[in-house]
Amino acid sequence: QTDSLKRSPQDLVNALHTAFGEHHARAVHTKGIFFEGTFTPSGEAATITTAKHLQKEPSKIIVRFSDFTGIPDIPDNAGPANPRGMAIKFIMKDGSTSDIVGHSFNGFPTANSDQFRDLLLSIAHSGAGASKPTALDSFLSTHPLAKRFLTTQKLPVSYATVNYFGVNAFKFTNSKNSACFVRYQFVPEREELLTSAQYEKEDVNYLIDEIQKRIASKPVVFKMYAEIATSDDNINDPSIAWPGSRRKVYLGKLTITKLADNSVVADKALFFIPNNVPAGIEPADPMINFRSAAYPISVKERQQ
Ligand code: HEM
Repeated sequence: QTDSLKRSPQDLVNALHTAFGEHHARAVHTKGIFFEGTFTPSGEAATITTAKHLQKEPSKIIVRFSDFTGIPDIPDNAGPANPRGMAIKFIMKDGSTSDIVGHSFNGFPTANSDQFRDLLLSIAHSGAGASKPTALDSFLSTHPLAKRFLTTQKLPVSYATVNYFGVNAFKFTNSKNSACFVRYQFVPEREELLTSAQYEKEDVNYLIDEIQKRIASKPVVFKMYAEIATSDDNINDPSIAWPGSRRKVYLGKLTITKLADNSVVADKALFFIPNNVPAGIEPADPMINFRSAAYPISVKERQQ
């Protein structure tokens, strides 16, 4: 599938800028806030992977929550601020790291990066004043899953009260050399959502403010699962969610305990790369390596 793709990671970063502006910050999921905590493995992951951070020893974690789009001051209560992002860096005892970059929707708007570029450019050409039907209207009329992505997002009470999904499939291998394909899921203690009317009345920084208050009084906890594919599931197309009935292996618990140093310098330096994984885990969906070539371009730009 990747061989037939025409657009490069640089083309995708450029398309993000065309849609959201160029500002030498993250090209997308620009507005965000990060925290520190601990990941405690459940012990069950050893049945499906040898990945060292998922065995017995706890890891330190850095977790960055964010709003969608590359607009640095997007109101938290704007429609396009969905889905929310959750990026996690596991820092193991030996100093090695592994990253997961997920969001609050079970799926991606498009099957591959070329189509994602088309979507971004159609957004760019459909701003105020564009004549109807806009480029975005036309794109959505031929891409029903992108339409569902843009129109059926959950409106969270808090970054801590919504489910997050890894979306792209990884291959897990255990000590017996037996392999399976998985997608990550992160389940909050309680899902709490707003109605559209409540959402519109929220403050422009309601999520950023709420999560800081919440974590100052008590840790935020998510359970992390691996959703296991069957032979019926498409490993290479992140726009198609796997059926909810798939087996889920409980990998462990994220306990987010305190605000990190969110200085401009620390935010510039912090980044997550989707294919930063230890032995026992490999990228399966080709979008993972594509993303992992695009993210460093944006990281480099924000150092300038
Ligand atoms: C072809 C597909 C994709 C492209 C080209 C792309 C591109 C990017 C780029 C350039 C960044 C900025 C990285 C940085 O500056 O540190 C980014 C960040 C991000 N992306 Fe993607 N992305 C893609 C798919 C996805 C998918 C499938 C998800 C969710 C599962 C996702 C969620 C995020 C999140 C949450 C961030 C913010 C990470 C942070 O907090 O530092 N992206 N993406």
